[in-house]
Amino acid sequence: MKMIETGLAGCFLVELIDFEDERGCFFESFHKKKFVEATGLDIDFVQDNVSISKKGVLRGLHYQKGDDSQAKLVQVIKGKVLDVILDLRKESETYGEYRKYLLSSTNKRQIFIPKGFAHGFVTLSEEAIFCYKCDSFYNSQSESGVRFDDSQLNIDWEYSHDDLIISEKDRQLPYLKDLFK
Ligand SMILES: Cc1cn([C@H]2C[C@H](O)[C@@H](COP(=O)(O)OP(=O)(O)O[C@H]3O[C@@H](C)C(=O)[C@@H](O)[C@H]3O)O2)c(=O)[nH]c1=O
Repeated sequence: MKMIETGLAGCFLVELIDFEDERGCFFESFHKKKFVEATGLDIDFVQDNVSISKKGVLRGLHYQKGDDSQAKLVQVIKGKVLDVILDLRKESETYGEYRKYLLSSTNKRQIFIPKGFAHGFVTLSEEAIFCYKCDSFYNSQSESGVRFDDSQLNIDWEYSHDDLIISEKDRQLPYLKDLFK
């Protein structure tokens, strides 16, 4: 397991060791002891989620507020997505900065996203199976997020906005400038 800095404190790209043979491959998607040793974080994941998305589906940018804030370890096990993480930690030197990474079943990269970040992705392949662990339970009352098309962020999602498939809930998310008003 290799941890690659993202330039956003506490947020890492994780490269896994992949064992390939004539049958296919094997990799450990999470090993708590190795993860704690590599990151120094004693993380306690409590919920695993899977979403399956068609090409052009954008989910995000999401986070949970307050005590329900979630750290996440995200990964694609089928297909390819463009993943975006946005630093919303008010005290952070990189507040309002985002990073984009390609995650795919081929590169098997994971992103560890600490609490205080918003997260989203768009599906680039015909279908993507997205799996992630969270260290806090889902609470619909605590859901929040930032608009995918926030002009202050100006994220290039690699699609024309008209071609994206987005939930009505995500279309109603606030802009970054209005988030903490
Ligand atoms: C996230 C979540 C949703 N749900 C339900 C609520 C709703 O009826 C249905 C679909 O929910 P959503 O539209 O919020 O699903 P989705 O847009 O996939 O939400 C996810 O997006 C990515 C980008 C994240 O980072 C995740 O943390 C999560 O917010 O599933 C749960 O029961 N548990 C959960 O943990």
